[in-house]
Amino acid sequence: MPKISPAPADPAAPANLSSLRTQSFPLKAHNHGKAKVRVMKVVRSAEKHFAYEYSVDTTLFSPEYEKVFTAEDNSGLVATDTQKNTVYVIAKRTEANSPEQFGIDLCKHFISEYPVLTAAQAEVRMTLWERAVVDGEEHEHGWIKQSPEQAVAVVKLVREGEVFSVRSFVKGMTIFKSTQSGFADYHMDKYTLLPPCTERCLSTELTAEWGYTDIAGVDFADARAGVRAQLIKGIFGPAKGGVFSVSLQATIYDAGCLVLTEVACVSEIKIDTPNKHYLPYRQLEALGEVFEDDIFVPTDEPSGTITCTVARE
Ligand SMILES: O=c1[nH]c(=O)c2[nH]c(=O)[nH]c2[nH]1
Repeated sequence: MPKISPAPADPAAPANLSSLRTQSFPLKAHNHGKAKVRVMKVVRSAEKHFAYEYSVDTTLFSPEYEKVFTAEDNSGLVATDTQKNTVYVIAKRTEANSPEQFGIDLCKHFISEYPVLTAAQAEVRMTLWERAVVDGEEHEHGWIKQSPEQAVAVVKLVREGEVFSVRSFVKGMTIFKSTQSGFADYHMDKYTLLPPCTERCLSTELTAEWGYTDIAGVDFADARAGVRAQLIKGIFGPAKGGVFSVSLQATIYDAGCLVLTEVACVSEIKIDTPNKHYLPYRQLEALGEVFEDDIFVPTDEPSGTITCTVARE
């Protein structure tokens, strides 16, 4: 058996480490944080309650923390458990009534509390609880989950220059349109099987991501409500009659333009709509029934991937 001799120890490595490595390489990137910190905040006002539920990922950045990875030195490290506790404390101390504002307040806290940090990030995902309606009246403390849609914000605060970045998201908005959609005039060749149609169902699980021209003075909940309303209008059209979609592409571009027209603080919006096909169940005919654009097979996979970004400039 040939004898394998160990590689020589790295002369630059600090002494007395318990590490197994015999050679050190550059640490190119690092950060640490806590994922999926779940918190529910209930605001009990005299007439009615408000419920805000979040799942939060925190991430802290500091070049000084290189030593934690490379030199087994934990001094000055803000533990991820501390970050978790902070989520609850900031939920208690602030209004936390939108994912954006909660994220901003969390990042501000981390940066002002810990001079060692160069930047802090919070991804805040809000569960949408809808106030229950009983006998036509909004309930004061009863809620129903609008699953699976979430309101999401990713906020980053960089200490140098106090630069904030706020990105807002709608995730999992699940949409179904039972008419006013078709798809025709596309390229046909020997690989094409899809028949053109002027009547089909349109369905998607929409993700939208947008930024702001300037976050100063923005009411984030208000802006989100505006974006959501315009997306819904762009896709469905007026309640009576709707609007015809010649493709998901044309429809989401339209919706993006409506958002930029109606919500002044939004700088640009990316809309991502996997096309979830509802396939006409034509085998009905073989079973002695008539297909009248009424019986479909819902499918998730494969889905079309239709995405666009619309910006002011
Ligand atoms: O709205 C659509 N856009 C497409 O690009 C496409 N491709 C496809 O097969 N069906 C559809 N529908």
